[in-house]
Amino acid sequence: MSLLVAGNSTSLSEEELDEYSDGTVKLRNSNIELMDQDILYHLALGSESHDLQEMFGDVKFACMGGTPKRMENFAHFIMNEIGYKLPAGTQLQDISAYSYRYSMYKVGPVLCVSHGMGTPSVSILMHEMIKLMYHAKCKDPVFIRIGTCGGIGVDGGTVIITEDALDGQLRNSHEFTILGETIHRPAKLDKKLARELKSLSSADDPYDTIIGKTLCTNDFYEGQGRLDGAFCEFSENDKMAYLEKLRENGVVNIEMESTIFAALTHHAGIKAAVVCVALLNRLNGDQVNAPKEVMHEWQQRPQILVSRYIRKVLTHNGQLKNLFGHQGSIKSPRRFKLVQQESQAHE
Ligand SMILES: O=P(O)(O)O[C@@H]1C[C@H](O)[C@@H](CO)O1
Ligand SMILES: O=c1cc[nH]c(=O)[nH]1
Repeated sequence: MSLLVAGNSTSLSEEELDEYSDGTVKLRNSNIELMDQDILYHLALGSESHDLQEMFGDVKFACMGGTPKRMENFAHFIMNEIGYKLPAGTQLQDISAYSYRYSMYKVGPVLCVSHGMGTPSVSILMHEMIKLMYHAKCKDPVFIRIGTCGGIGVDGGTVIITEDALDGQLRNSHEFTILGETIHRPAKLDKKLARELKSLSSADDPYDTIIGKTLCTNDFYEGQGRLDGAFCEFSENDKMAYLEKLRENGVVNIEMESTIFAALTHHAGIKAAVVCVALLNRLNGDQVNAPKEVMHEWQQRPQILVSRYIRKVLTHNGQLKNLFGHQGSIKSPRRFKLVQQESQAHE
């Protein structure tokens, strides 16, 4: 359930809990209701120009990841996984194409959206995605980031589910500067959802899926202790000591979006998870140098896990059958490859 109220109040009375128990996303910003229209500029959508409830009211899962291509691939993959059929003669369209910022694909109850790199890009998207959920009156939407990362002591190809998102100073919060003031919001993800995702990994998967802490940085190079940026004013020993310190604190991966993603979803009362694949083990180096095809296959791994979760929820709700007329079948990673090839052949 989403526990959100207009204005700034954070604690809910019994009556408010009843009032808000319908699962729809409420905004903590009373200004929005007073506006004639709300333009979701970076999504190329608006509350007056589009019937957002009609277009998005059935959304249950908003899956986000860095690149437009990854999210387009995921849209094709999940379409097959849930047996969703597009109307005859139609194909998936990038709903936000004319924003020239983010890409968005809708496959029944699943939205697949690119978020770009780093906090500012994700922050803008999250504001507009949360408002989209509100305008569309979506019930209990779940947000999942499907990303890539650097591993700490784990092999490339390992799938990592974030337990806690930590900032550069190992705080489980995200720092905002608002009107010149610094505030922190807890970077909390849904622990139950993380465990559920972990339970959907299979002993037959030819790779490990683990849960651990994720460090979120504002930079890929110096910010992640790399020696190979345009600048580097620390030694290899300093770098290794830092990575070891991270490891001692339970950090298993480093990426650039988890704290803002966790902080804004938590502030909005939206259940969220972060699932990334490691592209390298940072204890062994800095360069991302795995072959392209290998990295392509690795990036499918978080998508496979998330698709198992989506299928499980839809099956549990009886929605796979009701929405799409048949149950579909659980596909293996091999099948995923074929689906990807089919979708690429259509590009
Ligand atoms: O979702 P992606 O793969 O974009 O996440 C990580 C963090 C940065 O955005 C980017 C750096 O290569 O990859
Ligand atoms: O090392 C890495 C790899 C992917 N993404 C990151 O942020 N860091």
